[in-house]
Amino acid sequence: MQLNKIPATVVTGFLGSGKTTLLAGILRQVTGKRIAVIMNEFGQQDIDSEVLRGCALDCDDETVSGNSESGIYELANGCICCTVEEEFLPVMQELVKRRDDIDHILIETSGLALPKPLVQAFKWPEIRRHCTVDAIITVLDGPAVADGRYASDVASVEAQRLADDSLDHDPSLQELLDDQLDAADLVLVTKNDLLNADERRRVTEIVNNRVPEAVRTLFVEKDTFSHDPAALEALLGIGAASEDSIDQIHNHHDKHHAEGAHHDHAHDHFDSCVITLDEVDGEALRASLQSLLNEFEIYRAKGFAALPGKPMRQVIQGVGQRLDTHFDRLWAADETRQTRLVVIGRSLDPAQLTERLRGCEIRQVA
Ligand SMILES: Nc1nc2c(ncn2[C@@H]2O[C@H](COP(=O)(O)OP(=O)(O)OP(=O)(O)O)[C@@H](O)[C@H]2O)c(=O)[nH]1
Repeated sequence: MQLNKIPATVVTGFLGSGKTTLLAGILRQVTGKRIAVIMNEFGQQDIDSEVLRGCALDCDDETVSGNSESGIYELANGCICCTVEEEFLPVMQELVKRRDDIDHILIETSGLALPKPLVQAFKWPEIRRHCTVDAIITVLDGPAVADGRYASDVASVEAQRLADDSLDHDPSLQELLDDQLDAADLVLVTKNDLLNADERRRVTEIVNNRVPEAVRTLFVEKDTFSHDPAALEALLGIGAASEDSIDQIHNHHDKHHAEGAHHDHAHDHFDSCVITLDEVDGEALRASLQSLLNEFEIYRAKGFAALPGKPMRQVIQGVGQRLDTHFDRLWAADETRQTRLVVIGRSLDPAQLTERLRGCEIRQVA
């Protein structure tokens, strides 16, 4: 740990891998630390920070430190790696000013962000003087990796292209995974509860092929850290000073630039849309969403549903073809009871998706 510098933990990982769940777990479990949280989403709506705010209400008052009511700063205007100067820097300047009130900074990047440009910002003198990157934690969705959804177990994309021209997964996703893993000081494989021993072995092999031996890999699930406070303490005290070594990481994105190729990174190939509906029939919404997840190239669907007669808000979480729902909090008296979903994927037609989901709305009888 670098004395007198505020440690910042950067949490990166693909869409739906479990970054917000990890942050929520940390905020719930940590005691005696005042934490400022910076969140960045790819979609135009801050679903994650709203989910986290629900959790922050449960946290010790002293844990989440910020100027906003909840202490959570949102960077919503695009992927953090492309808006470092306009979005990230001003928030960091504010946090530096408030440094006497902050013990740790947690940063969740969007699922499509490259961590490198963000970590490089910690080399700028005004940030470097007061903050250091404690660690880059790369979160991997265990079942998705075991399924080979983003990458196979061949280490290099090039070797794989030679071996198999008929890739059934997308090379830009594999490059994103490589770039997020290349930067990792620690790899957390999430959703361990959904993995069997064979799948765990497969994921270990894939990760070991990509990260140096010094980088530890831990398999975790939602409540791992609540059973193990020492592990949580260790998670926030890695002391890697990642900004010192980040320039040495040469990722796919840099390579394409060096080759002079006009190559944008993964988020340029993704669409996101927001769908707003009235109150909906919960079962109908679930069935319609599930069929959309099966039919379209949707990587992520998330948001909130308003169900008639239910005083609580329902959280909708779709990752790949998996759909989960739960109720998180009461609708506030001054809040419009509305259903709001963000969908992220490729070649999406928002009008078509909205039309399909409109059928789930409960028509108000005048
Ligand atoms: N079964 C299981 N589900 C998990 C676990 N961790 C996360 N999830 C679920 O995975 C879904 C996505 O989790 P999030 O934490 O929102 O993922 P994220 O990486 O923040 O997602 P984006 O910010 O949209 O990229 C949610 O439904 C979580 O409840 C886990 O350990 N086990």
